[in-house]
Amino acid sequence: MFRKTSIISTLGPATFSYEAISDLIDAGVNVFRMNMSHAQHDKCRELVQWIREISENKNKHTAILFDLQGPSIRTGDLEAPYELNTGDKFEIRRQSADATIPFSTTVNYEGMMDDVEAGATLVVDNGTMLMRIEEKHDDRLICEVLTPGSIGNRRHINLPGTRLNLPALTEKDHKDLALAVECGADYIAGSFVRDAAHVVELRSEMEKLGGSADIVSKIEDQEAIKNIDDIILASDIIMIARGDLGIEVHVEELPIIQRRITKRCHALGRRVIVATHMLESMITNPTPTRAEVTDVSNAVFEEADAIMLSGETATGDYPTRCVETFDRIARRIEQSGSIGNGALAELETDKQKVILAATKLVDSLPNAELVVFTRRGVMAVQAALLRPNAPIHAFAPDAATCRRLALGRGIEPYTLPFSDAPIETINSAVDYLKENNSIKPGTPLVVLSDTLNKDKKLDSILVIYA
Ligand SMILES: Nc1ncnc2c1ncn2[C@@H]1O[C@H](COP(=O)(O)OP(=O)(O)OP(=O)(O)O)[C@@H](O)[C@H]1O
Ligand SMILES: CC(=O)C(=O)O
Repeated sequence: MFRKTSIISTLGPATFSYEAISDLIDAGVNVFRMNMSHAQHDKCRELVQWIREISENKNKHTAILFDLQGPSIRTGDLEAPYELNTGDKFEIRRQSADATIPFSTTVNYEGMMDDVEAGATLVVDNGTMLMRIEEKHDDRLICEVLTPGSIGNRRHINLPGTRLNLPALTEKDHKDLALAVECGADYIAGSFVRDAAHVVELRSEMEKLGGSADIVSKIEDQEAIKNIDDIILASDIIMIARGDLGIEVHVEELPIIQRRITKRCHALGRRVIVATHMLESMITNPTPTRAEVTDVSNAVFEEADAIMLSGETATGDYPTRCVETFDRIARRIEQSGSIGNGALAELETDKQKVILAATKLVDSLPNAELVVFTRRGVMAVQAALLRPNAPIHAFAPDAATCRRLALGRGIEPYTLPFSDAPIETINSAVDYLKENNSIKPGTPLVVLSDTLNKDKKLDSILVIYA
């Protein structure tokens, strides 16, 4: 049986090769993430071409997620990292200003000096260093280092509780969005999404450029949590981006927030990704800590659609082992049962209720599997959101739809041309599954389809035996 939980892997210098990408796909990656805070455009074009080519050769539907930087503050590039000690002075300056002290870097947000106050605490690099703003000038801030650490290129700065006056989509985001559309991105993620309007703006800008990717909203601060239902409803997928979220809220709130957001996504019918620090120690170690294994297990038990690797595969020493570790944990936990959030789904339409009936039927027949025919992917996603125990084999006429199903719990997507005679399509699908050893002959199959009548779509449920 295939693994239900999808695996997302961030590409970075550790995995910028044809072989590395091929190994990651073999190990089980379903979606590759380009982190636009770091990625160069030409590099992205090359990687996308490699991913498409390798996936086609392997007959896999590996998808691509472009993660926009969003309204976040990053330090500039340095010739070499600074090693900072407690009490050192650190300068953060506008691009146009010259350094006035030895430890100095530029910042990507010119308005930062206007938004902050002296005395405020800066959290640098996902919480690894703390600094206090001592002096505020028009073009620079002088900070005192409160905890020692190393600071490299494009480190992220958080100002917990400070409302930044950055727009939802920055100039850089617009350029990166155009690249994502040019590359045929399957998913586009907005960072620091604060409200539904942000999601609507991102989707409409993407559509103006001709894109049709699924929109992922990254939940990273308190304002997003306040507006969570509206954001979920405006999005296709939610990412619980625990790196920033864990700084913007008290860290002990994080597991509660994760559970709450996962439940709301299940109730409102949207997919959900749990991200960041899942196997952090494997950046330098070949095995995970017991706590990390438990964290990954928890996300799988909570029925996340996908779990994500960031630094582990972007800069880590053991990228493929990390994916193998995710794969092993996910498969084991999926066998042992899960939270049962499918029951929370709030269903409104007749179509949703037909899908519910199919998921209940398939789980009531011993060893049965679900086969879904879906043109745009909606039917398969809705079936997955009801979290049946049975695997979902989803057939779609085009590869782009299949890639948008790469991120959905329990879905295995396949391309298949749909014939005018629906029964022929069903027979071809069953033959394909048998030929590929995806199902055993005789397996009961619950077939969910809306293709039964050419002129008029009828939602139907059939039971057949492979
Ligand atoms: N495309 C890339 N090119 C160069 N370096 C990269 C690239 N992607 C990631 N990295 C490096 O890998 C590190 C870890 O990747 P990750 O996606 O977790 O970024 P992050 O900056 O730590 O976090 P985030 O952007 O999610 O807040 C980055 O800090 C960066 O140094
Ligand atoms: C993924 C990400 O951006 C975060 O966890 O903050």
